[in-house]
Amino acid sequence: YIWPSPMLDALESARFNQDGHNSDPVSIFITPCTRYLLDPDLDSTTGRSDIADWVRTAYHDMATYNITDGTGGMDASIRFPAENLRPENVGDGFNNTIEALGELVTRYISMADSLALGTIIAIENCGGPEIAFRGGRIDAGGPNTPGVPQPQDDLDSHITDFARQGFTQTEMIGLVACGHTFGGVQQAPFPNIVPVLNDPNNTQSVTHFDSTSVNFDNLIATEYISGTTQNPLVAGSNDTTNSDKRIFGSDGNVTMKSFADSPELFASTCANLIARMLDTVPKGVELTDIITPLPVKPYGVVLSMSGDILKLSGELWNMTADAQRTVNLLWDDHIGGGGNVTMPASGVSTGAGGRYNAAWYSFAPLPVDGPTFLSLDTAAGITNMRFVVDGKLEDQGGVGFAIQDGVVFSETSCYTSNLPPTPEWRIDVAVRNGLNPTRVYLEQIGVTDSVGRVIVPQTDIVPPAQSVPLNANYSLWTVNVTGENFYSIGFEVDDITFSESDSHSIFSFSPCTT
Ligand code: HEM
Repeated sequence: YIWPSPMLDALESARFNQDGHNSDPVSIFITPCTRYLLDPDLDSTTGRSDIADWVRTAYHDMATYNITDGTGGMDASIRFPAENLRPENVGDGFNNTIEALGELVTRYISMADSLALGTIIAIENCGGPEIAFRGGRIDAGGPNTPGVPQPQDDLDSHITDFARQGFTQTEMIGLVACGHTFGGVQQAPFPNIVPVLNDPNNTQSVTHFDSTSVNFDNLIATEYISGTTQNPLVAGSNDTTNSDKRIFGSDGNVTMKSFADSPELFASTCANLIARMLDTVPKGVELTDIITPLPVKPYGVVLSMSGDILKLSGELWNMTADAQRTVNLLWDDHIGGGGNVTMPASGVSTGAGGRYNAAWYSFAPLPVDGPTFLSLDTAAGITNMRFVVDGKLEDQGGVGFAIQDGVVFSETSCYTSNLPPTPEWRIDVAVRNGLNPTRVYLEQIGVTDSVGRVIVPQTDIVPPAQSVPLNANYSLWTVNVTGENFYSIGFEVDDITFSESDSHSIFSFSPCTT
């Protein structure tokens, strides 16, 4: 895609920028892979793990899918108590997952996309293959029809359930084996399947599916084929709940034998099946193309007006394992000129279990060296950016990285009262003379609807009756607000809408003097 695209930018960052500089807020929950949200120890002694909860949650969210009428699928309907309190969804892993992966949710990333990302991150970071990720899932407005298979169901009903979800019998064997390479069966919700263990290193008495419950590997298959498996859904004392045994053996062990013989085949089969599981969405939902990283990408670009100066800050992500590159930012302005600065290195990050590395460069000197922004002349402004990385021009095939300086936050914004809970404050917006935006408005950040979906309520900023000059090139539009909310500035010009990446709250404002 051509930058900027706020949604693809956000999905791409969450997907490829997991550890290190500017990293996503959730990989901490699975680093190391033994980690469990509710256990203060890094290496959990509960027998539980977040990675197992996340993968199981995605399957249970998807498992309501009905290929005939296109209902159900990955839409985060599992978050509704009416769905996750059903017998087919016994256990607290779903709520744990929603709590942890909810941290990724923004106006651009739905809970359902976050559940998909969580599954991918868990598998990729804990020994599994790279998995194709598409975004664009839409969160359901209510619970779906029941549809998750249970251990006491017979083989025919499992085959029928997976067919309804869009998977053949062979694919069912694969998908169950891929899921059950992580985690196990807990005693509390399944007292008839597994015993109390009295093990200080497994305080929740989880009998694991294979001997490496936080590693993605084919031991689920090798231990099954060699007859040494402790999998409680294979070797359980009550054959009625030995669903893995019935499923794995349903083709005469052909599929499980092939997985036991080849870790590579197991990994590549799982990469395909898990991607398909995650891409099973309700009819009408259109997913994006597979998200791949741009070689270079601006990040956190912010423009603001400070008196007669237009401040520009931001960073560049450069996909490389070499953090020692020479990187320059070149820009074009409104008056046929531009500028060129050398960008200081600002950090490194990795994603997808170390498969993708990035070095970061700042638009401006780092805090220790001076200001964190570039000062631009307001008449010249900025229209477009290009980058030169070790002598190679990066300009998206000639179009450059377009940037909008038409409507920007003004640092004259201030408060008249900071008394909670209803402080009164004023947001000042600088509008470039001659731009003539159709609309300028506030977008309230951090708001959800009655069923937890992110919404962005807008408040129009009324154009001033008479132009109020802020400086030689910008005029002031102002709006009074009350309360402790966060707002971004949005605007429309020539039917195109823009939203700034920054947001503002009274907490960073000074008292008004005018
Ligand atoms: C017939 C199909 C299936 C049955 C009957 C089944 C049954 C179970 C049961 C009873 C548990 C124990 C849950 C707990 O104690 O919290 C479990 C755990 C798990 N299942 Fe399945 N499962 C099936 C398919 C799948 C699939 C297709 C996946 C994913 C691709 C999956 C992923 C998991 C994971 C990761 C766990 C471990 C959870 C943890 O340790 O917290 N399962 N499954």
